[in-house]
Amino acid sequence: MRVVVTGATGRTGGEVAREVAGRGHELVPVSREPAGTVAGADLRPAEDLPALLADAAVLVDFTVPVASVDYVGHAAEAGVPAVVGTTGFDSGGMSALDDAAESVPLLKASNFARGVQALLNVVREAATALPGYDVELTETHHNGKRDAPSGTATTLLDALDDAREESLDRTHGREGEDPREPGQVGVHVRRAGNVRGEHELMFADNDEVLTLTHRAESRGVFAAGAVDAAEWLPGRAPGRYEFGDVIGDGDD
Ligand SMILES: NC(=O)C1=CN([C@@H]2O[C@H](COP(=O)(O)OP(=O)(O)OC[C@H]3O[C@@H](n4cnc5c(N)ncnc54)[C@H](OP(=O)(O)O)[C@@H]3O)[C@@H](O)[C@H]2O)C=CC1
Ligand SMILES: O=C(O)C1=N[C@H](C(=O)O)C[C@H](O)C1
Repeated sequence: MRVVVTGATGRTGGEVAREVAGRGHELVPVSREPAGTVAGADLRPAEDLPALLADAAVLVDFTVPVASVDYVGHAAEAGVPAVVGTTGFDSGGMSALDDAAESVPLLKASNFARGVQALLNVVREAATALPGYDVELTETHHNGKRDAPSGTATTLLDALDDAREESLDRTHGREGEDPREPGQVGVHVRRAGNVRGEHELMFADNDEVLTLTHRAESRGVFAAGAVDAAEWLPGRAPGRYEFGDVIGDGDD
């Protein structure tokens, strides 16, 4: 099938492009400044996206929110399903994705690693089994990451809130006279080197500590999940989908 990849010159989009080509699909890699090839396919200009989408089975986007909203809008106009891996959307960006999902199937996931789907389930279970335990989340990513906290961190915190049936106060770091208050969840962000992505949740109380950690060791894990989603999505009804729908599990 013909797969259009936006952000194909990027760290993750490049990996997705290689996965698409490696599975024998027709790859159409897109860039704002097309020069050269990705995974053996010529880069195509982003301004030509409407035409490039004409015969496409699916769009896969790993870019930045402003570009993603634009690219997904073109996919919706062309009637092409969209897989969105981009993170960091504000509420306006999220509603633009909702608008697009009225006319095409749209699957957005903050993390396409299967281990993160399992982690989400375990976090829900721990949150329920350990009511009142303090929770702190730490995420670590490479020094080129733009958004903070990560999309995955936000998804994990949402799962925690759902399981606890309360909206914990997300406290981003601490400084000075700043003791922990009831109802807080600490959120800590590290950016260093080329760390692919690590998320740790710590539950602590009652003289005990439980830590749950997921670490991606290559971007191939995100690419494989995103292309699994791209193969699953065409032919579905318009609407929003999650990666859990692809692997028959949980949510985003
Ligand atoms: N859901 C998941 O599993 C994962 C999600 N991500 C998310 O994917 C996104 C991309 O991450 P990453 O690959 O590291 O990013 P990169 O910076 O490496 O790549 C982003 C690409 O976006 C394109 N782009 C289009 N418009 C813009 C713009 N206005 N400003 C900057 N770049 C633009 C660029 O391509 P060009 O200039 O050629 O157009 C660039 O190559 C992030 O939101 C990240 O959080 C990352 C890994 C896994
Ligand atoms: O930017 C990244 O690299 C990653 N972004 C995603 C996020 O924001 O959660 C997923 C993964 O952790 C890698």
